[in-house]
Amino acid sequence: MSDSDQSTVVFGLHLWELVGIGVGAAFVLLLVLLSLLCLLANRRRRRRRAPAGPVLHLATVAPSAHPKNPTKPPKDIQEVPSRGAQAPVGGTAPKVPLAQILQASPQESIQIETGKEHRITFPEQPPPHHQRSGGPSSRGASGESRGGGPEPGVPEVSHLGWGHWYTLKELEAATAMFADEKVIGEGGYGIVYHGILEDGTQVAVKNLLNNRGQAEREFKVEVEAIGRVRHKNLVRLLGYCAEGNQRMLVYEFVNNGTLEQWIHGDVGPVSPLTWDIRMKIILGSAKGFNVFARGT
Ligand SMILES: Nc1ncnc2c1ncn2[C@@H]1O[C@H](COP(=O)(O)OP(=O)(O)OP(=O)(O)O)[C@@H](O)[C@H]1O
Repeated sequence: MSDSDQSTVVFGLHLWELVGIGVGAAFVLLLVLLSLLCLLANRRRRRRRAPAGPVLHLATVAPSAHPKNPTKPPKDIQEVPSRGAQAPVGGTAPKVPLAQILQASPQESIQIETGKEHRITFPEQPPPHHQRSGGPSSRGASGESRGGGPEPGVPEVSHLGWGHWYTLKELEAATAMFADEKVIGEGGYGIVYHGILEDGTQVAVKNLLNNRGQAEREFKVEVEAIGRVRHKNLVRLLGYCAEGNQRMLVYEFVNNGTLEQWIHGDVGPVSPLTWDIRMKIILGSAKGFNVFARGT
């Protein structure tokens, strides 16, 4: 009889049986440890990803969460700190440099590399009201400056200081106090109002909803990304309003109807959209998305 066949003192088991049980137990322990490690790593990764993730444009909000009255700010938008703010002329709240707003909650900030080459932007077409009027709004955001115009058709980008600061008062006046009759649409992130600025410029004012900090994120995404892109296929973001809890985006007003109306709307018995035109729309949209995705 060999040594391994002899029973040991432990439970009267053979040595080889004890070794087998030991190896098996060690293996199970190893598996448990590995799965615990994986679980921890996953959790850490998820926690790291969550705050910086860009906002998906698929979010839906219950109608009750749509505050049409901007004078009653939703609760969970962070107040813009007013450190170093200048008192606006005709405005209702101190102005804060845009970059400061964008950095107000660092854990949520979305960093987009602008690089060294980027320029301050200027309108290709007649300058918008704030550069003509010289009124209160012309003192808008920090970083706004003048210079050589862009080459036609070439998208341009700006520093984060880009943007024209509209006061809440200006936007209230433009939209008849955000009247229901001025509502032109509603997206996942806010209600869009038609507005006419003091100088007659038509604008679309998006009053961002505040749904668990969504307004803050949407504001950052739009101002940092869309605000610095110019392309004929992208609606232009003219500026923004950030007073207290309010976050609004001001776009050029586009009066061509929506693509959905053109494709599915009542356009008569024969659609004016030939396949040739449809192809051009598809290509134009793709080019716009491409510019937006590249951010250049
Ligand atoms: N610049 C604009 N000029 C004219 N109408 C606009 C303008 N911007 C938005 N609208 C109208 O407001 C509606 C809502 O726009 P909004 O950008 O909030 O949402 P969306 O693009 O439809 O979707 P999402 O919620 O994903 O952003 C649009 O469908 C359009 O009818």
